Order: sequence, then structure tokens, then C-alpha cells
Amino acid sequence: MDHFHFRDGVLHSEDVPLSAIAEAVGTPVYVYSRATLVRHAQVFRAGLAGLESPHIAFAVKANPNLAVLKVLAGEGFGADVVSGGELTRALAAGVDPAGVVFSGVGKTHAELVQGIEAGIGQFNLESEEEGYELSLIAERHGRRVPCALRVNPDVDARTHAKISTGMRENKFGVPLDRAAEIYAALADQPGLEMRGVAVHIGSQLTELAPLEMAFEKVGALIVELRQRGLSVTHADLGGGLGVPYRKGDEPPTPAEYGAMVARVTAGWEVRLTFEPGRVIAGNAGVLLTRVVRTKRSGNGPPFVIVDAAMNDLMRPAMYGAWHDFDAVTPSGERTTAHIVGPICETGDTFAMDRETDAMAAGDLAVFRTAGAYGATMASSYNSRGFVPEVLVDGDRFAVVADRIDPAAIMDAERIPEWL
Ligand SMILES: Cc1ncc(COP(=O)(O)O)c(C=O)c1O
Ligand SMILES: N[C@@H](CCCC[NH3+])C(=O)O
Repeated sequence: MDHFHFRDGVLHSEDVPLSAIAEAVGTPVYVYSRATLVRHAQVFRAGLAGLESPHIAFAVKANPNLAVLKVLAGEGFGADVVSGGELTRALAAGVDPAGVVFSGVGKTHAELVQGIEAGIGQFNLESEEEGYELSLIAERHGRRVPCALRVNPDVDARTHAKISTGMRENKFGVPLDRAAEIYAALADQPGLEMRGVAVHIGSQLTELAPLEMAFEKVGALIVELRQRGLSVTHADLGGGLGVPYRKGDEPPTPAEYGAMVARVTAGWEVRLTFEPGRVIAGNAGVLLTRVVRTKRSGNGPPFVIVDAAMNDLMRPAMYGAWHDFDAVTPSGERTTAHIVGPICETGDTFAMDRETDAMAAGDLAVFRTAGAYGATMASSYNSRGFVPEVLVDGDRFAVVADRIDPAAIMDAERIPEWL
């Protein structure tokens, strides 16, 4: 369920017609629904009702907009961050530092210092080497910092190869068969308080079985660690739950996910953390765009050229991802078309041979399920600017990220005087 629906023939976000946003802000523009964010946060939490005080840390990478983070902080969510920039954002949005988990394979010295100084709740260590470095820094700060060891369970998440993270050949975490030995070594470090394990096998998972397999391996590791006399009080089960991108998709629900987790983790006696991203934000946003013109092509379907492009929404070009495409004021006529952006790359194609609403120059349309890994993955390729973001709340809306024009990007460039 989302809060993007037709009313009087016009697609609305909550009580705001998307045409009003296009008029006020221009296109392309990302539009997020506050009510949907809140609903998704509450449904996710309700799915975990069988667990004792789970901690939910929103994966900031999915949508780092400050207003979005503030909405989720208001729902009691912490933040899963993977860079100093994301940490700065989470704190600026009002996330409690104690609720921040810092993941990432390449945290720099400066980022480790930043995390310590902010007093974050947990570092998810992705290597033995990172643990030694963090311990030294923590000692210098006179601190012992809470840590979990991220393990790589070597499980095929059965998702797109580029967003799978839990196979042996992936760069994330430490191999499961060395995890106990590494955990023991890190538990001896004076700057670290090793308190648990973490796992995250990939994103847009449409089956529970790979997650269950990974969690079972984590459960066995916890038993082994305790047998070695090591303390384990926390486990971080990551994110990854998939969302419907296409009408008819039926990924597991948060309730089904939560029931599986409750079953697999029964008896673990740890506090669980979750790092959902897409399932919270994905269907809380659309990319609103305008048709620039249509163009006939040979014998094939026409091209519908929109003013959004791969630099604004990278997922179709990068992963061949499907995003539903709908007119804001559909006439009822349907057609088959290729939906493309203006960028000078063949890859700037949102859909080929897509059955869609018939559209003409000037019409408004949306790419759905664009609230996660949308605006945040944008670039300014072809010297296009950055698309603005709008948050809707009932019958009001606000620009929560300005459009950044190509001229503003150019302002940061210099021609040296010797040129
Ligand atoms: C460590 C970590 N946690 C959480 C997430 C969020 O994943 P998702 O948006 O699929 O829930 C990711 C991204 O895949 C991640 O790498
Ligand atoms: N960017 C990816 C998800 C990556 C998740 C990162 N751990 C996507 O759009 O699907």
C-alpha cells in the first residue's frame, strides 16, 4: 500500500495532485509521501512484534534526504551508515547517536575517528585489520567502542549480481570459517567491546530462504563463540527485504520476514538489529517527469522521450531494473512504446516495448518505486543538474532538496590562471 493514487483522474501523492508539484517545482522531481514512509516504518516494526525490543536502523544509503531521515527518526528508527557523510546527515536529522550502526568495508581513519567522537552505538567491523586500527584509535580517545563482526556467510541471495553481498567472492565481511578466530582476536583488543555479529547478504531479496540460511549460519557461529567463552549480546541481521517494482510482484511481507526471524533466532538471547532501506523508502517515492516529445522509429514502437534520464534514476541503466511508468492524467488509451531519456547513451533507456498509457509531448508521468536508490545515486552526467526532492504531507508539500542547476556545479570548477 502506498499513498500514490488516482483521484478525479489525476495521480496524487496523499492529497496533492502531482500536476501541482510539477507546476510549482518543475520536472523532473522526486516526490516522497510522508504517510507512506510512516506506514512502512510501522508495518516493518509490527512484523518484528515477536522479538524483544529489536533495534531498527534505516539504511541511509537508500534515501539520505534529511527530511526523510527526520520522519524515520520520529518513528524511533536509528541509522545504518556507511560513510562519514551519511553519519553527518543522520545526526543532523536528529537520529540518536546511540542508534547509529556504522557499516562499510573501507571506513577511513578519519571516519573511524568521526564515529568514535560522535559516540555511535556500534561499529560493524568488516575485517580483522579494521578492528586493530579502530582499537588503536579508540584507546587514544580513552574509549572502548561497541563492535560487531560482519561475517560473509557464502550464501547466494538470488538477487542481481551487482547487489549481492554475501558470497565468498564478495568484498564484504570476514569468511565464516575464520570468524570465530578473528572475533576472539578482536575481543582481546583494549579499545574494542566485541558484542556481536552482523550479516547482510544483499538487496532486493524476493525469497526468504537465502536469508534464513544465512541467519542459521550466524546462529551456529554464536553458539561456537559462546563455547569459546566469548560474549555475544547482539546480532545485526542487515536489510535486504525486496519490494514490488512491477504490478503483480509479491515479495515476502515484513510479517512473513519477521515470523521467519523469530523462528530462526529463538534462543539466541541477543538484541537484534535490522537495517532495512528499500522496503521503507522504495514505494514511498516516485520520479515525476514530463514528456519532451515522442518520436517515431522505423517499424517499431515510438520513443517517448522524457525529461528525466539515467543520471537522475540510474537503476534501469545499471541493473536493467524495471520501474512502472504511468501517466499522471491517463486518457485511458494504451500503447506500446520505448521510454528513454535525453542522454547521449543507448543505456539511457528506462524501458523497451513497454505497454503504457498513450502519451504526448507535455504530458506528465511517473516512474514508480523511486524512493530508494533514486535521487541518491544521481550524477550530473551530460551537465544536467541534480533533481529536486519534495516531501508531501497530507495536502501540503515542501521542497526538501533544491534543484542544483548545471551553473551551480560549474561554480565549483576553476580554470587555473596559467591556462
Ligand atoms: C550493510 C547494509 N545494510 C543494509 C542495506 C540495505 O539494504 P536494503 O535497502 O536492501 O534493505 C545494505 C544495502 O544493500 C547494506 O549494504
Ligand atoms: N543501489 C542498489 C542497491 C544497493 C544496495 C547497497 N548495499 C539498487 O538500486 O538496487
